[in-house]
Amino acid sequence: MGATIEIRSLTKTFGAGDKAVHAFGPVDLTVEAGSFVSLLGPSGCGKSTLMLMIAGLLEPTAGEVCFDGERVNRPRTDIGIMFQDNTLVPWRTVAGNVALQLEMRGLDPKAHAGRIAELLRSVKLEGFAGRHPYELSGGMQQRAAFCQALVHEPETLLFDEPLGKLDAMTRESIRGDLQSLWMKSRPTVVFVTHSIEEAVQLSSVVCVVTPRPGRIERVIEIDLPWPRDMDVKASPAFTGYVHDIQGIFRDYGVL
Ligand SMILES: Nc1ncnc2c1ncn2[C@@H]1O[C@H](COP(=O)(O)OP(=O)(O)OP(=O)(O)O)[C@@H](O)[C@H]1O
Repeated sequence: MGATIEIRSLTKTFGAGDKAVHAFGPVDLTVEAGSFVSLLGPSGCGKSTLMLMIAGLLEPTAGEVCFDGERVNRPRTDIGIMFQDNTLVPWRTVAGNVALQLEMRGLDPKAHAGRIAELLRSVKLEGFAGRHPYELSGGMQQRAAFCQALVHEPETLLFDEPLGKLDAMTRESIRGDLQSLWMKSRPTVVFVTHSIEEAVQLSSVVCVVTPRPGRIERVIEIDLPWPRDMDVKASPAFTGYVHDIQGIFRDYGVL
């Protein structure tokens, strides 16, 4: 089970004086251990800024983030991160890229070869372990990045639009992988997306972020059965959530 993440009065302003951009906050939010929380908001509302602050990669202007009560004040290496643009290096094979995440943390990839193979198998890349990123499609590259984010068995995962650039079919298939993984080991997941349907399908909680400066105005618990398969997605309750959230964005003037 993952960590509880507490976000308190968190605010970020870039620059100062006339050029200051108030990007985000103030925001208070508790992400319960083992929950899957999506941040849904219009472009530029500060979602990526929030993710960087949670990861300890960007210093807040005010407020704080705590993992199980411990304040974040440096980059956290115990979490898994995945962005829209993957971080695969071109000179390493797929398996080598996944292993790199272990090496960077001082772990011996040989001791974890079984886990690397199992992860690649789980996303149907077992035949591509020895290939280089340029030999893979965009979807396959994101699947490899997914393995990178998971290989050190992080209990907390931060996903910033990881499926944003993928075609609809690949996206649906990786959503399934992500959901199975979450159901199996219950990490704490914070997931940024622009897709209302994706947020409702994957999340225990959807946070609606206002246009910049982003504030979390609505925290919606998604009370639908797991797994959220095609039948659940076709249910009136699922459609009801999507419709209600669309209404919120229409009121913001962004839909
Ligand atoms: N390093 C920076 N310096 C100055 N301004 C920045 C910086 N990073 C982000 N911003 C500004 O902060 C605001 C929020 O940006 P952010 O990338 O967090 O939004 P977002 O919600 O993730 O957007 P998108 O959904 O389009 O990815 C934007 O107005 C952006 O221009």
